[in-house]
Amino acid sequence: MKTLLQLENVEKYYGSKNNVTKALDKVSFGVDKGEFIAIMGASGSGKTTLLNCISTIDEVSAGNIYLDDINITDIDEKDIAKFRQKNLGFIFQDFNLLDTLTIEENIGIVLTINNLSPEKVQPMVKEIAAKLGIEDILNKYPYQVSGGQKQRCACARAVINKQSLILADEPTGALDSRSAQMLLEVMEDLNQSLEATILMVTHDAFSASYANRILFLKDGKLFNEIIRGQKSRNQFYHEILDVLALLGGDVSNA
Ligand SMILES: Nc1ncnc2c1ncn2[C@@H]1O[C@H](COP(=O)(O)OP(=O)(O)OP(=O)(O)O)[C@@H](O)[C@H]1O
Repeated sequence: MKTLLQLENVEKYYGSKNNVTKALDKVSFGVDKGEFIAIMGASGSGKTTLLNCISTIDEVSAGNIYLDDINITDIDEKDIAKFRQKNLGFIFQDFNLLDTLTIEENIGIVLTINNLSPEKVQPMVKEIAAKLGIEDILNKYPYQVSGGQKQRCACARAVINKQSLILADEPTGALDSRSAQMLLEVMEDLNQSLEATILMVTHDAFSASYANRILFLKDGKLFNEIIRGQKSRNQFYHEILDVLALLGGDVSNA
């Protein structure tokens, strides 16, 4: 499998000389195209910092991050927004849909802001909406649809431009357990049927059990890695709980 994302000795420091926090400490790992990876670790272990560095929202202090062989730590400030739109899809906890746009417009926004004509955008939106079972609500506004439908809209938006990497930060954090399971099933489907590569930060062992591989961070360092392989999701879930027990800290076992 081709390596899509490669981190080499990534370091991130916050603060200045007398008050430095080392949020990431020589973190190195690779992600193959088509993998579904979860990042776990206690509060303050560096998960969000890692995601922010990969998503170019934050700059690394040292080290390199390659996406499809492009060193994203070298991208010029003026080209960053374009890079994100083209290559990265985001699924946030609160979905970040724009209230004044319809579901159809929300899904197609990345294409529209890149000046793709409505004639081209519409069939692309319809295709992904049909795949996610939300083709009936395309003319509605976010306030007119259910939480589950909003999730699907956010997922559709994250993959419509065939973005090479989907980044999800605690996507199930604000959901009840039924909605969380539905979202995870959609993400699993995007991973399996569209071969979307997903990197998801989560506190939650149940959510993480949907991934193929889990990286555990402790104090900004990679602590451990486990692979699902042929294990059932339930077996994997229990393996995750074992690692979390070893890790200690305040990682939730919800
Ligand atoms: N902007 C910042 N300025 C200073 N320190 C920061 C900043 N952002 C994060 N940190 C520190 O960096 C470390 C890693 O934080 P980070 O938010 O990445 O952890 P996390 O694993 O995502 O935590 P949580 O699960 O609570 O969201 C922590 O010690 C945190 O206090």
